[in-house]
Amino acid sequence: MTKMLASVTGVEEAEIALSGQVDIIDLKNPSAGALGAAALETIRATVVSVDGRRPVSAVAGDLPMQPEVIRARVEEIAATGVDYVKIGFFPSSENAACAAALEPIARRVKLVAVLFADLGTDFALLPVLAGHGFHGVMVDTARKGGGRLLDHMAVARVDAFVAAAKANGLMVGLAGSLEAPDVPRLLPFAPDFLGFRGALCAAAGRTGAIDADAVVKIRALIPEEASAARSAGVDYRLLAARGYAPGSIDPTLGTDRIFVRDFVLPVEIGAYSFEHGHTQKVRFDVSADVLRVTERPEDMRHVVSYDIIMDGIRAIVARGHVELSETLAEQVAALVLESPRVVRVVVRVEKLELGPGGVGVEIERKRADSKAARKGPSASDARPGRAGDERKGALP
Ligand SMILES: O=C[C@H](O)COP(=O)(O)O
Repeated sequence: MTKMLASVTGVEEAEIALSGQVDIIDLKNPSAGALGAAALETIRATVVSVDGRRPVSAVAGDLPMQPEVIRARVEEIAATGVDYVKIGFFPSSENAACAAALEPIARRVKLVAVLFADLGTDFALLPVLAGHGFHGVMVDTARKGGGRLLDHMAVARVDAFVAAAKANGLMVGLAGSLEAPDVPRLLPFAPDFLGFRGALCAAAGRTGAIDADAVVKIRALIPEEASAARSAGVDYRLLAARGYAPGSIDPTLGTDRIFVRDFVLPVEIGAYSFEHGHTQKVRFDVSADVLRVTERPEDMRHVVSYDIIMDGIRAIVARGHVELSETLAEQVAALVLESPRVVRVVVRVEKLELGPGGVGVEIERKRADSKAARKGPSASDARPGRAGDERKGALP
């Protein structure tokens, strides 16, 4: 299950976050920078006021990477009674020493290291953190206003980061000026939580006050059904991608067609030996017929995002060499059909460097039973490979 973390300034904003069903209350002073710490008395008062209704975390502040300075500060924050302390790990040769200095505290309180996408994320730190008893790790952005997480970290790297953190037994979170359209893009990677501040504030931005409506809107984008899916042992990624399918869809609404056109990427592809060991340009054109859920689409809950198609293609391509255009086209079609609202997809894969013009393949795949999609997701629909099996019976 992916949880929602909201950074708040104190008791008042914590109550707004609680009313909006936020999962983790995170104390921070946004006016003091990306990791500005709230005052100790504010943290204490919020812990008392939240009173166990949700876990509470607090950031340690924008600290120099000096083991003794960080240890002393984290000790103070841990003493406030928070469940988690978030500690910024800015690039430094002292990172391992700082993690080691915190090991005694990690036995008493859950420590979460914060890495920064815009400063460079060092995957080698993950086993070090795990070895010193850290509970989790997250990636955020240090320069607020300087771009969103995905501006600094390619989706394939986000995927790898989440996987590496989990492989080290660490809880993993993603944050960094996330906006509503980022949510469906990041959920398929199955992070343990997504963190927000700016997107929860009204027009004033992240240093303004949290807005109750904005909290509710973001909360609605993070499906709570995923908890049941994970405990049932099904493929979480599929259900997460399906989070935008409501329980029932009015069949009279019909379908819309979303598309990605002229999406060109360098791809390691080809069956000839001269095509191995390097990339060539490949153009992807994808269109998908998507069941409509409302006559008045207003927010991300009502759409299947074309970002998911582009992110998925990037992730597939990042896996390495593919022999055939047909294989690539099938993989992309399968990915798009993971969304239960997609009833038909057309994928064209075109190699651009082999001839005077493009060469490639276009395939059309349909969901075998579009009525199943209209009923919404179920655990049995989400078994890995199931979508592909269904499609085999549906080839035109
Ligand atoms: O821990 C999460 C951060 O507070 C996210 O803040 P932001 O959404 O303004 O980047």
